[in-house]
Amino acid sequence: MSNLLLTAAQMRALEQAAIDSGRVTGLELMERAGVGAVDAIFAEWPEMAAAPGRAVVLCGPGNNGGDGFVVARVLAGKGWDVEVFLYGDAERLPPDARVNYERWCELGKVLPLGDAPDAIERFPDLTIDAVFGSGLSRPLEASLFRTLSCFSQQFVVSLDAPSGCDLDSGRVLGEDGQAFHPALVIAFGHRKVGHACGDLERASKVVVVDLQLSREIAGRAGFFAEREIVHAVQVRALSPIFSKRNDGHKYDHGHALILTGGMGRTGAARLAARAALRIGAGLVTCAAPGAAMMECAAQLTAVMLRRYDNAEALAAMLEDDRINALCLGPGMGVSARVSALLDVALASGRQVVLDADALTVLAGRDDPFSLLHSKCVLTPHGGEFARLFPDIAARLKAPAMSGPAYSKVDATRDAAARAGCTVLFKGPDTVIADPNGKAAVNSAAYDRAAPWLATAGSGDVLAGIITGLLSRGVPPYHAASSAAWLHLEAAFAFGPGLIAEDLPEALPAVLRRLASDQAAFEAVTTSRPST
Ligand SMILES: NC(=O)C1=CN([C@@H]2O[C@H](COP(=O)(O)OP(=O)(O)OC[C@H]3O[C@@H](n4cnc5c(N)ncnc54)[C@H](OP(=O)(O)O)[C@@H]3O)[C@@H](O)[C@H]2O)[C@@H](O)CC1
Ligand SMILES: Nc1ncnc2c1ncn2[C@@H]1O[C@H](COP(=O)(O)OP(=O)(O)O)[C@@H](O)[C@H]1O
Ligand SMILES: [K+]
Repeated sequence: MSNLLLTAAQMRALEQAAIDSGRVTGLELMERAGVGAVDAIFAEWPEMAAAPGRAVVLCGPGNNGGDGFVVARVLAGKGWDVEVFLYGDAERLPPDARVNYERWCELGKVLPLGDAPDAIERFPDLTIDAVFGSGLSRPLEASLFRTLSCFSQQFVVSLDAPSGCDLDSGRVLGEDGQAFHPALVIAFGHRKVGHACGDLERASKVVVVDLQLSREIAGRAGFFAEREIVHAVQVRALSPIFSKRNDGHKYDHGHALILTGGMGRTGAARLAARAALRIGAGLVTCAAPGAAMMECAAQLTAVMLRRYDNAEALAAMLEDDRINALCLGPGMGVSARVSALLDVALASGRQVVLDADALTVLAGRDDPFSLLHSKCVLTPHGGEFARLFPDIAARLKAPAMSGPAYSKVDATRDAAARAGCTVLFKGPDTVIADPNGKAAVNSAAYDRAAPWLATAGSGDVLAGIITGLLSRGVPPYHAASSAAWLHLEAAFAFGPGLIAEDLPEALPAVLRRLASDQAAFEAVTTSRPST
């Protein structure tokens, strides 16, 4: 499956390109969507394929409604008892939807959507939400929302989007943004940005129906400008991150320096250091103030330890140019001393990860971004993001009243452009962006949900993984996005009950699996005859 996440406009452009090429008509695409949706439903619930039941199909005034009429016809053809309801006026349906409306009318009735709640008394086995998809332009009318909500205890399948949810942002349009939660969302052609981030109910699942448009992308290099593309993060087995040269020396894999807080506050930095080492940094040093040296010494083995008491000591340490990546923030506290350390770290021109307290210190400055440069990575959670970028956070938090709505991807892109460096905005939907608009989402939702990652210290581990990758020479945007993926995979490798200490220890299993995927890939490519 492609790891592109499209906007609604990009999806329309792809569909239009396919139609303009003459290879397919809009009507054929709608047929593929409807037939594919029924296949996807039966794949999800095989018992439905085995025994036809009762279905309610709720259709809207656009092409999403057209898909609904196709689904109704296909289900009826398989022996289902289908009731169809329409929101709006059949006379005003767009042409392809109108054709499918008429085809359905040869098989059954179409009643106004307001009558749909009565159908619940006939106990439908399946409800299809085909009211709005990518064309949602404004909030749902309250009565429409109430009607849809009546079905929320049933098996509801939403075509393309849960109606009311904006596919560019994953946000529910409206003042209160009340969501309606289907059991399954069937995305047509590609996952959209809104399937990976925003308010989408994490318990539902998204599956993709292939509309066979990949040739439209493959055949047109540069179909979308690079800065407009959003990817779902997917670390490939073949990434150079995961191998070390046979003849390499530890210094060939970089030296990461992690600054700790004072006595009793060194745990966060030690977690980050352990993660940096596990991800393959050749050397990792924790630098601690004098009062915290004993505490660190009692805890650290493979991670080295140096003392620093002030910004001058850090500057002296950085005369060693083998130290090529720094991490500041975890457990450091918010003080003038930390601010001075920040200045030294940023002035050194080294790769720097700024997390936690370092972000808060930065946010307190009159000009937070003046010293940042392209080798920096900022890793804010929601609170830190709002302190650093208050106007952007306010825009993201304000109710979304029209589509396409401002998304977490837009917000992270704007933040990265302002900061002039890579920004990783944490959460169940972690978004990574660079100053040129490159963006990716690492979504911990649906089959990748990992709520046990919301545990104290897991963000420190993430900062450590990024620092380790930077020290190994991975560029900032790729280090941040790969780290987000690895962090989540480590959570899966450990499973429930996870605490932050487990994450670095779970990384070897993730790397082993990637290495075996790589071996499998190489076996396939070397045995494939060249053409
Ligand atoms: N293109 C293709 O070839 C293919 C497309 N496919 C399918 O088409 C879907 C996109 O279709 P679409 O563009 O017609 O948009 P859709 O979501 O049906 O709604 C638009 C209508 O709703 C109206 N409306 C909007 N918000 C409203 C509100 N709150 N309350 C009331 N009305 C509201 C809006 O009115 P307007 O904003 O213009 O006033 C307009 O009339 C896509 O998701 C996929 O399912 C697949 O079949 C594959 C092939
Ligand atoms: N519900 C969730 N599902 C998946 N990941 C989550 C969830 N909540 C938080 N995370 C991830 O857990 C980490 C928490 O980091 P952070 O908020 O900085 O916590 P801490 O400072 O305690 O380490 C981030 O990587 C974030 O993306
Ligand atoms: K829908």
